[in-house]
Amino acid sequence: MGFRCGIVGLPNVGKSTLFNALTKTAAAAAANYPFCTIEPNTGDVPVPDPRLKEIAAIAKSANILPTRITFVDIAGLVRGASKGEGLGNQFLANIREVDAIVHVLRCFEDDDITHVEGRIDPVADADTVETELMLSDLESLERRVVNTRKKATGKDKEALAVLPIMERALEVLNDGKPCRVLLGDFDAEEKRALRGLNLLTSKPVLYVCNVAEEDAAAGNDHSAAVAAMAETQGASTVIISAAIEAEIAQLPEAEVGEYLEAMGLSEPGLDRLIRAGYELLDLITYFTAGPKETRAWTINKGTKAPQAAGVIHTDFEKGFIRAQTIGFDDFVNLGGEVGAKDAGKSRDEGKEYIVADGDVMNFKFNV
Ligand SMILES: Nc1ncnc2c1ncn2[C@@H]1O[C@H](COP(=O)(O)OP(=O)(O)OP(=O)(O)O)[C@@H](O)[C@H]1O
Ligand SMILES: [Mg+2]
Repeated sequence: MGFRCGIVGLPNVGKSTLFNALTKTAAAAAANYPFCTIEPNTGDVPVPDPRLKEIAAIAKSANILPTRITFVDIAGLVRGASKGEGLGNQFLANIREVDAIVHVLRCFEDDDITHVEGRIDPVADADTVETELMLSDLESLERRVVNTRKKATGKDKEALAVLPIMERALEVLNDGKPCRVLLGDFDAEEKRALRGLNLLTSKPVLYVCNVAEEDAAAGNDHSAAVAAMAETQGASTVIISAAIEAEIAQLPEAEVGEYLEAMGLSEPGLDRLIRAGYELLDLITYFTAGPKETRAWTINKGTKAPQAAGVIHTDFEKGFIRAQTIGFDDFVNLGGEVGAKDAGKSRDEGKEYIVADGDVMNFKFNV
């Protein structure tokens, strides 16, 4: 499967710089000219999770394996993209293929770096990009709804089910709003139907304020304006300096701590970004732990034990019997599996158990 965050934004705002730092490769060319990126670049990024070390120390594991999410570096989007301007439609198609959007906004002043609109105004930039996504959704929906209405008149079951969702989405878009505003009102079934329409503006979004090095710790007026805008949408914001992250990516591990301290940072901005992306995708982590390895596994929130086991191996799901489960805090506070068992904190969970974030699990199955 794989969970994918697409890095989106206007040209030359720092998307590839950020992506390169994320993947610690120079594979995606970062350069000071618009449209430097044409093909989307994809990178699997380990999700930093301090709990792994704690569990591994107790379980005396030889190895630690973090879970991963995928970031996709998408080319810059400009005004008119929905009408094929710039490298328009191709990029919209790339965005269609991701599960969530990381929207990078230029919040740094630098006369040497070209801004396609010739001024620094991240809130207006966000609006430019969002407008193109809304126009693209509107166009695609208006095209599809004609057929769906026809089918619904003919009492086609599928069409009857999806038509009200389409009409609501059209209403919202015509009102100048992204489809994600509907998610708050929709029940699980309706949300699934909306996702099924694969619209660009129904994908969850996270704003990244790319600030100058000196603003990385506290942000600036631009990032404050973005945060205020994001709040009205119920979206989160991460303040990051892609320039700093690019430098950290080049440093030997031993020097990172000192560099961060000099910059007034307690951890790399990327770690915050990756975690925020993980949350945006509505993902949680469970762990397996043994002498060989402590490993993190990714599941969607609400996943039941057999399906969670299926992430490790399909046999685990098919032959699922039960899951010996210890909460993370119990595992750590009681000194691991044996201590947790003695304290009665090791639970035998069955097929209906909904896995909680941080569960340390041991699946019993037969094949
Ligand atoms: N926080 C920052 N401070 C100063 N310069 C930055 C910062 N972030 C990025 N830059 C510079 O901005 C320029 C554009 O960066 P980058 O190539 O990553 O943009 P992009 O969004 O990927 O552009 P495109 O859409 O054209 O692919 C580069 O010269 C990069 O070094
Ligand atoms: Mg780029």
